[in-house]
Amino acid sequence: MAASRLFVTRCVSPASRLQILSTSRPTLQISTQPATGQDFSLLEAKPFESIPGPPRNILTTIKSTYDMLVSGTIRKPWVLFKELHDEYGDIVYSGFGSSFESVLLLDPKDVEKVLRNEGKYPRRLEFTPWIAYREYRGKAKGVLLTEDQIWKRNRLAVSKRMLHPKEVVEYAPTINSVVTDFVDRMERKRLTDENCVVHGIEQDLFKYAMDAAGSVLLDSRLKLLDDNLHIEEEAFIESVHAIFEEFAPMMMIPTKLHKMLNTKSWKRHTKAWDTIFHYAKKLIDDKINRVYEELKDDNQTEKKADFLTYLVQQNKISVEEIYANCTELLAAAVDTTSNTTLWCIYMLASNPDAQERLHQEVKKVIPDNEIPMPKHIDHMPYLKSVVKETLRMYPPALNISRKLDKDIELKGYRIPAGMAMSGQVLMMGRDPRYFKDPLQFKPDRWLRENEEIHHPFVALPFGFGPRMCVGRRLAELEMRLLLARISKNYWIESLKDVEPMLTSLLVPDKPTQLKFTKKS
Ligand code: HEM
Repeated sequence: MAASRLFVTRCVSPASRLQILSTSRPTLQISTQPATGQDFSLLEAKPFESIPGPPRNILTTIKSTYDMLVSGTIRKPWVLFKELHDEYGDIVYSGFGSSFESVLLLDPKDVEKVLRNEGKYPRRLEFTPWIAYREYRGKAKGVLLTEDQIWKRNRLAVSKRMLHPKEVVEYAPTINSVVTDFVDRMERKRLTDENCVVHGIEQDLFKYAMDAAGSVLLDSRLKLLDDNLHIEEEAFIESVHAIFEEFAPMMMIPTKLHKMLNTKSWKRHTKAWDTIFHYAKKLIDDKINRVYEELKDDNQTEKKADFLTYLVQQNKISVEEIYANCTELLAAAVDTTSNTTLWCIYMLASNPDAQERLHQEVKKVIPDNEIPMPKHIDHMPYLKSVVKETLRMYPPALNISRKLDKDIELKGYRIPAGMAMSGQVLMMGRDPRYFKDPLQFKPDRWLRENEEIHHPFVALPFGFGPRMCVGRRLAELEMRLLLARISKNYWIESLKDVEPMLTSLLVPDKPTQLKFTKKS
């Protein structure tokens, strides 16, 4: 199966790979004070410089950056991560490129320790290229890119309507209307192909995720899944791909240099963000005008404010921040949810037993004449496990990073405040020490009655704590409603294997060929 090949791909020999990994000396000052007065493990910890890892010097950093960009390893970095952890263990210092200086963590206990010490205002490794764009165009930042108290203010403003389970289930009827459009389009396409393959399902899933997010965030059904041309929306989707594709290469070389030299990546990334902001502004302005019209209308019946109206009424963030947040949420919603849904469909197609089991659950819980709703999904543990298992094998974000404001001890080493630490989400998910048969798709492993025990920090596809993905509940609802509907009506087969590839998110390396047969 495709997944089983993930860790055996080798672009270059192990020996040359290790040369590539030589990195520069960290520039951070090591504090001599432990974070808490009585933290003896920290007092006794070995210095940061002794953390295992490839040699650290500037020449080898330059060489490793160059090799990564040229050899294509940047699209399959797990090959490198595996070799690093095999060679140096569960904690490794790595310094790919200028911005990737980080301590890689493969032990969930260490990940837990970091996340439990993240404090009130958790910080990630900065998304420097995206921040540079905002500064370049003088635009505000939203919850994705802000820090400290400003982040908290933005986060509080957006999270109530996004994360509270009771609030999110109210979006189900709207999302279901997008599911109907998706399935109708799939059926039209399926019937026109002699093998019942739905070509371009990837693009349709992007449209699904965008339409669903647009209807929730901006109260606008974009109707992207009809047969009309949607030039502006397609440009938006292309631009979202572009910002993710350019992200990793831009993190390898200082963004300032990209900007100064006006590199191809800088130009593409800037143009893409311009398109994203321009389109989102149009939608937001349209909605804000409607809000004002409604406020003027005395005959309006009392109805619950939608997400954007709620943001405006709350008055906790500025208008510029409303634009920034809605744009970030819309951009963050498209590729993450659509790719995960695609991997779910692909894994079901490649694992008929799991697919049949899901179908049985759907049949048992959802009456013939009803469409899947949250009340059904509450009784569908297998469906939830299918999504969870897919995210174990194909998490869109390969790792979650944190920078702490105090020193911390991990595995007997002192990590200075401000140093990025990355919990290796993908690598932990595929480590045989933490998961039995890790390369097999086994949704059962997540069921309560199963005896397989997992460390609570070994699978964090949405991150953790106060900085966890703010779109998590919405994404889960979108994926579950669509998968339940497909499983109710179709049997899926995959006619072509695909492999994962990194564009900043984990995506298939080529178009899928998925055959859908209608169930009688
Ligand atoms: C399968 C779908 C998705 C996955 C796997 C995912 C994953 C993640 C991860 C790993 C983070 C970092 C969390 C951390 O550092 O602890 C994150 C942050 C974020 N996500 Fe998602 N995401 C998904 C869908 C969405 C959707 C649908 C939206 C918007 C509606 C969204 C908006 C955001 C935002 C705004 C942040 C930054 C939150 C903050 O910094 O406070 N995501 N996501």
